[in-house]
Amino acid sequence: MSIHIDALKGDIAEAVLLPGDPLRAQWIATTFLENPKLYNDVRGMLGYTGYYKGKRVSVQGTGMGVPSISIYTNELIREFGVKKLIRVGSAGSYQPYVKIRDIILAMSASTNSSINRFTFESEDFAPTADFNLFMNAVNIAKDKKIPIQAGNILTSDIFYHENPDYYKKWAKYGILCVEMETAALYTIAARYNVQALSILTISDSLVSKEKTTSEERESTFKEMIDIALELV
Ligand SMILES: O=P(O)(O)O[C@H]1O[C@H](CO)[C@@H](O)[C@H]1O
Ligand SMILES: O=c1cc[nH]c(=O)[nH]1
Repeated sequence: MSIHIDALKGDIAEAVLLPGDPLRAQWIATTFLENPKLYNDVRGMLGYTGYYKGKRVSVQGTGMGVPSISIYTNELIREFGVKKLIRVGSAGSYQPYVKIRDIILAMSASTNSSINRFTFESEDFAPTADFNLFMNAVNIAKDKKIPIQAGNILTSDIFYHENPDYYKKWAKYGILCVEMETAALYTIAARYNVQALSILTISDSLVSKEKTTSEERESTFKEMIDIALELV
């Protein structure tokens, strides 16, 4: 057991899907996994282990933001031996050609979070997806005929920015979308030499101001989860 995960060593699979929302973890486990077993409900941050096509897989809610996902990924890797971490999250579009419901593979994550400034002082670390996970995800999406886009994203510490044009400086440099965890996930995975990839579904657009309904989110999340589970 670790501070935030009330499980025994062995309760958690080597591959873990990581949604921000713990109820999405419950939905994934009960909808897609065979024989799902709840292993954690500390702070309501639900974690389940079950089977997908005969392979053991876990799904753990991470909460929102860099500090929260950093706690769960540190504990999953260091205390439970997790080797493959696949975030399945929502994101806001920064580009006119990135539409709501689109699926994005985050090749890298720029950030306005200061986490890496503490570690690297005034130097910059580039948080990057695992190449093999990334390539496998591209091929799985192709086989399933699920359209994807891939590129650099922004991991932001701020959801409600005071300046509505804040996104434009990032958009100018090709950033596809914004979410709140991937830079930390990729950095921690690099530190412990394990694999990580973020797969994101666009839930709203900072450009067009459109938003998905919760029903639409569920149906498009299904495609993202299909890709993530095949990666296991
Ligand atoms: O849908 P999830 O995985 O929570 O991801 C996105 O949604 C939350 C903000 O609403 C942040 O956690 C952001 O990264
Ligand atoms: O962090 C996020 C997630 C979804 N949509 C946003 O605008 N921001």
